[in-house]
Amino acid sequence: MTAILVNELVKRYGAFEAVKGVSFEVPAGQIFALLGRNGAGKTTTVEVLAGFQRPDGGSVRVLGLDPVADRAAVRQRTGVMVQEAGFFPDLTVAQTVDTWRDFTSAPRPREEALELAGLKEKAATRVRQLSGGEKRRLDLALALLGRPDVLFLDEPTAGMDPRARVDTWEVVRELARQGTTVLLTTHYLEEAQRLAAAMAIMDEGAVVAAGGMAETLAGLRGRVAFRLPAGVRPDDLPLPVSLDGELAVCRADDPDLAAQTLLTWAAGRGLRLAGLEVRTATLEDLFLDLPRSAR
Ligand SMILES: Nc1ncnc2c1ncn2[C@@H]1O[C@H](COP(=O)(O)OP(=O)(O)OP(=O)(O)O)[C@@H](O)[C@H]1O
Repeated sequence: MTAILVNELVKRYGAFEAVKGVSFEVPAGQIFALLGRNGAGKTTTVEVLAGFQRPDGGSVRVLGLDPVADRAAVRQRTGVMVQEAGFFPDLTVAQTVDTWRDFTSAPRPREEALELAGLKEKAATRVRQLSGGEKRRLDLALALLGRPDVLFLDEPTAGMDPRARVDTWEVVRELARQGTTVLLTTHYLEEAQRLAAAMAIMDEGAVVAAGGMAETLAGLRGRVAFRLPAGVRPDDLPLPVSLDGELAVCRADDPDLAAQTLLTWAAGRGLRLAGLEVRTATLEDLFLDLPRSAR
């Protein structure tokens, strides 16, 4: 079943077209990442899906429903973690969760929501005293309260330390295992790669690349990087490289083979390839393959 359907979505702010005919689908239970640089239109797309904004063209469906026309039904079955949620700074974390529970039908127990979001120790802390990352955890706890079928996470781990980020990934994975559909936006490519089964990259309001994560990565070239030995010019090397500062970078379908070729060449000349790094493709490479304007 398709949980989220975006079909030729257009959204304008005045004369400015922030989303220009975007389409993608997310099957139920999948984690889907929406990527792209600042201003690409990710948040706007999420806001339309969450029913906060009305489309100017095309259509969206969440669980088969129209988020504007069927607002109440969609709200009941979705959780939204937006950027900069408004909290009351003088309430404690526990009071904030309790306040939201009052507006949520069949909410999770407070302790469960705090436990899931890793905020149990902070229950008695006032919101104003939370760190940026802890506020994001509180956002997550609130988004989870109603046991949503669909969860929209807009930059869920922004400002979190690495430990909190990994913990949050585990929460999101567990929710997906339980059948929750998750649409997340993120600037952390590693986060998208580790979490999402599929993704779309947006730029200037349009989708510039999309697909299943595993298939996309499998189709990308890997990377061999090393410091160019003194006196060696890129043209001297047996494989084409580009320069990234003092690093020579070779992109190859089979990076192990490319590394072997380069090492054999270097050994034959008594040279060392210092700092040699060989790795299979990551999402970062997909971004590097995009036109420069879209990275
Ligand atoms: N309320 C608004 N009024 C006018 N323009 C807006 C409004 N909200 C967003 N925009 C513009 O629409 C474009 C898309 O913004 P959006 O927030 O959707 O991008 P984004 O991909 O989420 O970016 P970021 O990664 O910075 O969060 C931007 O150029 C932004 O300036």
